[in-house]
Amino acid sequence: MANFWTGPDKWGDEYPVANGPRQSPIDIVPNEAVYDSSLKALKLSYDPSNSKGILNNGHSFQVDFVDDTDSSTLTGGPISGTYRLRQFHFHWGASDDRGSEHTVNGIKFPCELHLVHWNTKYPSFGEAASQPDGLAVVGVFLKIGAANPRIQKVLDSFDAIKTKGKQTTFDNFDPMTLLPASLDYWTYDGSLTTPPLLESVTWIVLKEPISVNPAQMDKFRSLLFTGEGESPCCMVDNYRPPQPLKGRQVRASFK
Ligand SMILES: NS(=O)(=O)/N=C1/NCCS1
Ligand SMILES: [Zn+2]
Repeated sequence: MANFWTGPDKWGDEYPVANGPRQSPIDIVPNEAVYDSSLKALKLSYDPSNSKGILNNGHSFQVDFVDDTDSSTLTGGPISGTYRLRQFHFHWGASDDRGSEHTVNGIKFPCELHLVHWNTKYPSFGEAASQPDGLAVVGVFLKIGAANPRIQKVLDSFDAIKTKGKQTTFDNFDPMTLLPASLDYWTYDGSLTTPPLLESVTWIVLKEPISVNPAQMDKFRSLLFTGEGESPCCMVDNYRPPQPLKGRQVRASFK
């Protein structure tokens, strides 16, 4: 069965919002971003004991978190109130020349991490996902460089979740360890980058990438879109390309 990544151009047939006014990702042009001195510093406070499991969902893999209390939250930055961490996942390419969803001056990174948070002014993630201020996703670029020991625990779980639908426990992981030294960011109003493409995301894209080495990047490509017993299809190129800005402003938290 062709995975849904074979057709981002066709998503508009089933999800008309695909051609909406605040779609993601976008190409970030730093020289056109507006420095906003009123933007606060990001405050990320995660409890490692909230990590639950890791799942191959057939289009990426995600690490899910317990989100029934305010023990793993995002506050500050461009948002008001408290957003709870729900999950994190990645997007990557078949080769190192592509894979990220956001681009910078048209440059693609080999991979992009998304930390997904939902606004606790709403009763649940599902309800928040349908609201214009419902979600906040922190995006982190991955570049090829030195090996990253902090991502290794994620990669080491891949043998247990190779095929679609497989999951395994993933205890005591602190996603803070995946973040770069600087929390400088760009921010804009956007959407989910996967169907249903809901226009409910405040995007917070960090300027500084983290690194992985080539062998670690290749490990991502060892996952499969397909389920056990199906003819195998490597999980690669699971990224949506940049979408029209449609007049939106991108703000920068830094000069
Ligand atoms: N890539 S993304 O983070 O915009 N997409 C998502 N779909 C469901 C939760 S997050
Ligand atoms: Zn994503």
